[in-house]
Amino acid sequence: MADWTEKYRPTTLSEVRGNDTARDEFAEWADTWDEHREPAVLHGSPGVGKTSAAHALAADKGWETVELNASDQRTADVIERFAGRAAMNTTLSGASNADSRGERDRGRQLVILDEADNIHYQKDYGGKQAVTKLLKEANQPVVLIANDFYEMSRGMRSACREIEFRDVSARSIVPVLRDICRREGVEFEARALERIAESNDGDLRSAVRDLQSSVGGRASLSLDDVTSGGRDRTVNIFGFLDSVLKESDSAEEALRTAYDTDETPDDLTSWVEDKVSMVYEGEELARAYDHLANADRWLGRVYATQNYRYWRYATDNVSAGVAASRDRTRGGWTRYGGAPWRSTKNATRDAVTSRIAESAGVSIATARREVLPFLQAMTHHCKPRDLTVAMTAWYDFDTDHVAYVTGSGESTNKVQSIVEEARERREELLEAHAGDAFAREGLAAHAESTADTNEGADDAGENADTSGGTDGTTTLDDLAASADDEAGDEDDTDGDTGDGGGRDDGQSGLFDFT
Ligand SMILES: Nc1ncnc2c1ncn2[C@@H]1O[C@H](COP(=O)(O)OP(=O)(O)OP(=O)(O)O)[C@@H](O)[C@H]1O
Repeated sequence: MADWTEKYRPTTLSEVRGNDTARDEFAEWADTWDEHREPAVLHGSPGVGKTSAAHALAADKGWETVELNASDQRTADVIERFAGRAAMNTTLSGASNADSRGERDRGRQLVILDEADNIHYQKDYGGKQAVTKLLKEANQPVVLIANDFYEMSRGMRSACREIEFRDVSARSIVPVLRDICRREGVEFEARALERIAESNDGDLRSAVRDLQSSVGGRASLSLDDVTSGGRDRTVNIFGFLDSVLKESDSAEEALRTAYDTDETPDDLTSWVEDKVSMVYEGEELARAYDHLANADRWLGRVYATQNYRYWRYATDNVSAGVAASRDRTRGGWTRYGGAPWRSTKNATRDAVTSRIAESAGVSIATARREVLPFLQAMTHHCKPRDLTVAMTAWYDFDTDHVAYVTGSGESTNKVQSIVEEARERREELLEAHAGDAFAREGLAAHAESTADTNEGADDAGENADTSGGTDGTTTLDDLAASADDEAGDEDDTDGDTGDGGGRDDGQSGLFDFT
């Protein structure tokens, strides 16, 4: 059974419901684009049709689309590439734009930049500058999509034509649900559709999801199916996390809570994956990750086969499986932070992931999904301490970053002393690797400015390289080895003397920790 939100995604602007004014403004923007050449920003709550409108408009106009996700890409490079191509007036298939007015729309590209409200956190990658350049120079229509207009930089806001998508009212949701039922051949009680529309007031996507789960593969839908068989949507995501990670007395209870949330199994998996290490420890964490890996496999099967029945196995794993991995119930309040994919809600995590990404040479998304969880598991509550110091020094983390990764309190002496020790370690290593490169200006001043600009240990290595041909690249090995030395270990720390020999000329990876 296909996902109805995808199956019934509007394919033409006229099918975008409940936002007639925004829709007309958007169409007018596109029709007159050649005269004004402004980018547009579509902003509004999740699930109100912004992304659908952008694609539908492109389809109506016969334009190709180029979609970029601002929070997931090495934005500067990617945007540069697309902006450059757009500026050359070439299409994805390489054909030139036709000059004559009638032919003009053929070969045009609509550049869709999703999550535009996340861009300004990517300062390290020059993402913001790249976007501003794109907005000013692109010779093709550009549409930015954002949930929160005011999270975008002022420069970006003023460069764009603003088009606001409002929450879709229950009154506008009902006809969409009715259409879907008709196309699916599902008999329905009008009251059932109204109930779904009311309980999802504002969010058309979640109404469509609710409809699909209430119908549950049957040929008819009654009010009873919605109120009893269907989800009552009383559980928000934090209630679900509390139930699974802390409170439920049985796997079955956790599973029931999963059915009562308004999230897909993909989203539930992302949430649990992101938050589990804030609550679980040791063996229970390892068991939970096994279930998350299973959930991920089932999600993979859903996408490979388009068989949405597999969703339920993902849900079993992420709720009942993770809950059953727990040794005990827990009380108290947990600061879970924001959604895993909406990094605007967590500036600390953005800073942490962008430092990891920069240092490891990977994308923000990889840093977030594949590196951060390991760091969190390995340095949980700052144990082992040496490793936590080494990590802090390597990524040049501040106290809030260490507290975020380890789950320890930011103001605790433990975290503060780790950050201090890491700072000393960085300075020692910078000195050891720099040779006399900074003799003129004074090493301390350089070390401070390096730390200030968040350039990371790589830069110290590069500077040392240019100074005298020594390979002074600092690796996590050095940092960890130094930490070991301090703890009384006599191991040789080859490579941190700046004498050009040794093993530290490669990129370091996670294995350097061990
Ligand atoms: N106005 C609408 N008219 C018709 N269908 C809609 C509308 N809004 C949302 N939908 C349904 O919800 C799904 C998701 O909508 P879409 O991705 O366009 O929302 P969005 O506003 O871009 O959300 P987000 O900010 O989370 O990306 C669509 O595929 C469609 O099934």
